[in-house]
Amino acid sequence: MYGLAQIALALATLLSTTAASPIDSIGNFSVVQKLNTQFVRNGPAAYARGFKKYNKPMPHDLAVATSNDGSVNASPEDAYDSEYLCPVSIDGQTLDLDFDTGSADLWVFSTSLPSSEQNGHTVFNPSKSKNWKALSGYKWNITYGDGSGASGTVGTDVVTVGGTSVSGQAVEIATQVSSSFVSDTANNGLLGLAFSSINTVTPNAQNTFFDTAKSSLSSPIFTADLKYHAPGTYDFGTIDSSKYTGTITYIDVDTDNGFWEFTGSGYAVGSGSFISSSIDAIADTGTTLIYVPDAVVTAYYKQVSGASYDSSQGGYTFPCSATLPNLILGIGSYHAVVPGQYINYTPASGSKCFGGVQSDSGIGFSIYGDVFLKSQFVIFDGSSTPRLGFAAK
Ligand SMILES: Cc1noc(C)c1CN(C)Cc1cc2n(n1)CCN(c1cc(N)ncn1)C2
Repeated sequence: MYGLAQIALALATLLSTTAASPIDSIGNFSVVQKLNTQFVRNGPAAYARGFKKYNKPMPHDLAVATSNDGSVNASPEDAYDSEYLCPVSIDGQTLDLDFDTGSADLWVFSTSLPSSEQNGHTVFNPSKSKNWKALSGYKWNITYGDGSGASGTVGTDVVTVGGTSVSGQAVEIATQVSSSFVSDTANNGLLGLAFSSINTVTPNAQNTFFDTAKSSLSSPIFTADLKYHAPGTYDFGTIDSSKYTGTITYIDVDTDNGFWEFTGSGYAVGSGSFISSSIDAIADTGTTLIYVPDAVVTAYYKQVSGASYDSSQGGYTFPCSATLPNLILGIGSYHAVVPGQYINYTPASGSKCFGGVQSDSGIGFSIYGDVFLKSQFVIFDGSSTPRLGFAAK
């Protein structure tokens, strides 16, 4: 067993024999730093580490720059905002798709369609994709509320939306589409953002793009900032506080039917009194108009001179010269205002125009579609307790 003196002597001997040792006789030492030339400097990442270290929410743009968070433009397909289309890249092939919070299938026009049905469309060619993996025996078949639909086969690939990229995403290849999709040449498919429980792929349902991306996002949310007759955005992973005013009102979502379904608290027309009424509704970016109970529709068009239900048009029309009142829809205690101007959807016949508010009769629930959503900043919160957030803008 060595005594302390022997150890100290041995250490001193060792140290004194090491040429130019940085350790002096009493054990002080200094370390010469060596630059890690392998480290690629990344300012945003360094900046972000400061927020992450102290668990502070980082600025929206920094979050987008340093994570899988993303933002993509949503452009009106026509002069009436019939649908909003967003560029989506599938292994480098970019197609404009309709983002639809009312369905859960990501499907695309493809080279597997009859060539006549491909005319005018941008189609996805899986044989040109190096990351394409076919799912043998998998099929899909979807029918939408307006009777349109499509069907086909399935594979997986790398899918990128703005700055959000995922691998192994189910991409549904159309081998058949209904005529309304063939003629809608700006629309090359849909990207479903409802809950994956209503995905139509058999034998095993597939995840939506959002469900695939969720774990890689700063927060498990996406937002919709659709606009009246102008491009808006969908953001994934962060809430951009520059896109809304005032406070966000959150409301619980019932996911049993696979939709972003909630209970509205009532309505008012123009400067009229607010009528409290529970309205079972879904937030649906894939539906163009607002479909609400007859009581709401009647109350609304009663305030529009010359308005009437026109069976030849299948809905309420009014003189295009009419000044339309705002429609207020209650979300909890928040009164969401839909400007009257948004409710003049499109010319119908002669000098009559077709209303953006119509009856939900026969649907089974109300649909707060694009005419409503474009008046709000909407947060689709996919956390363990899903909820919707609404704010004015
Ligand atoms: C043209 C045109 N412009 O705007 C649209 C829409 C079209 C129709 N277009 C010809 C074809 C078409 C049909 C549908 N879409 N696109 C979108 C998905 N559809 C939904 C989604 C949903 N959540 N709920 C009900 N239907 C039906």
